[in-house]
Amino acid sequence: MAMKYLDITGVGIEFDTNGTKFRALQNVDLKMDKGEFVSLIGHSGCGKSTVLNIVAGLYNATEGGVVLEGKEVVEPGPDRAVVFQNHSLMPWLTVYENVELAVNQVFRKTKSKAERKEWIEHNLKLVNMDHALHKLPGEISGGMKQRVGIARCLAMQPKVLLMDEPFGALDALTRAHLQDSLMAIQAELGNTVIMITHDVDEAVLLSDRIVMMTNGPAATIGEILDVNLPRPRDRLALAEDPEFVHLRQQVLEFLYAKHTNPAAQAEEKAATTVASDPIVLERSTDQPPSEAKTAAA
Ligand SMILES: Nc1ncnc2c1ncn2[C@@H]1O[C@H](COP(=O)(O)OP(=O)(O)OP(=O)(O)O)[C@@H](O)[C@H]1O
Repeated sequence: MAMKYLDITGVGIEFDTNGTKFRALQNVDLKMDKGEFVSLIGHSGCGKSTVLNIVAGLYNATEGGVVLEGKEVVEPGPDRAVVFQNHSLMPWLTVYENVELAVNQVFRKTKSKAERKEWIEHNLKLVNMDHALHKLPGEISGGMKQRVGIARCLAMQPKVLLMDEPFGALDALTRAHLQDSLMAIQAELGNTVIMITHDVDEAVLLSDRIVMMTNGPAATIGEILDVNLPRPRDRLALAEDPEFVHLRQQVLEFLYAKHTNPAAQAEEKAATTVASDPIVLERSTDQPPSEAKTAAA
């Protein structure tokens, strides 16, 4: 079978924490084309960041592996840039210098100083931050910092842009602006993107495919939803588009009917256990559990 641009095959990972083994992922298979935008969605703790970290080369899979454009991923590299939820800019460097740091890392040998300057300014313009080149991160808003973080990653011209809840910490309006910017940038540059999100509307709006993960342990891909909505996409028009509404409904159904939130389930179970299990309630501190059970019976 021909290899795809990004090929994640049979990936599993087992963590060893102080001698206790924990299987986080099992049999994760995902093949992506160049220029595709894929979202990963699933309940908290299912393993989305772990998948991203494996593609980034920060974690090594226990089984299976990742191949990017024919080359196996074994360590982090500039061909895979990560945008985190919290921008992670260097606070003592200006907006310009933060992007410069990444650009120098990748292009010091191939671009002249003047070309690098032009490239840094071009990428900051893409995210509408060219008006604040000489500001420090402490002097700009959260949304602006996130824009600079995205510019920094775009400026590295990575083969794959990995985004871990990039807009999760932002207010709804700023998030909407940044989603629109990201769609425009992706239309222009054709980036290949994997984005983690907890936001169902965001997943449908931005993605070509939505990868829905089952709950852990041993989490895997439960279903993959194709999003064939024509581009460019307009959030206002889509809000009432029957196809958009249908896709949204399918994701919600996966998350809340087929694979209920494990934390909510545990809470529910604890509540029912307390209410219906007099053994626990009636157990006295000087009786071992088995005797308490007999007494209660
Ligand atoms: N380095 C690690 N060592 C041990 N366990 C880990 C490690 N990284 C992740 N895990 C465990 O693997 C599981 C998946 O974690 P992960 O952070 O990938 O989930 P997630 O879906 O990204 O969660 P969230 O949506 O809350 O960010 C969790 O049970 C987590 O505790």
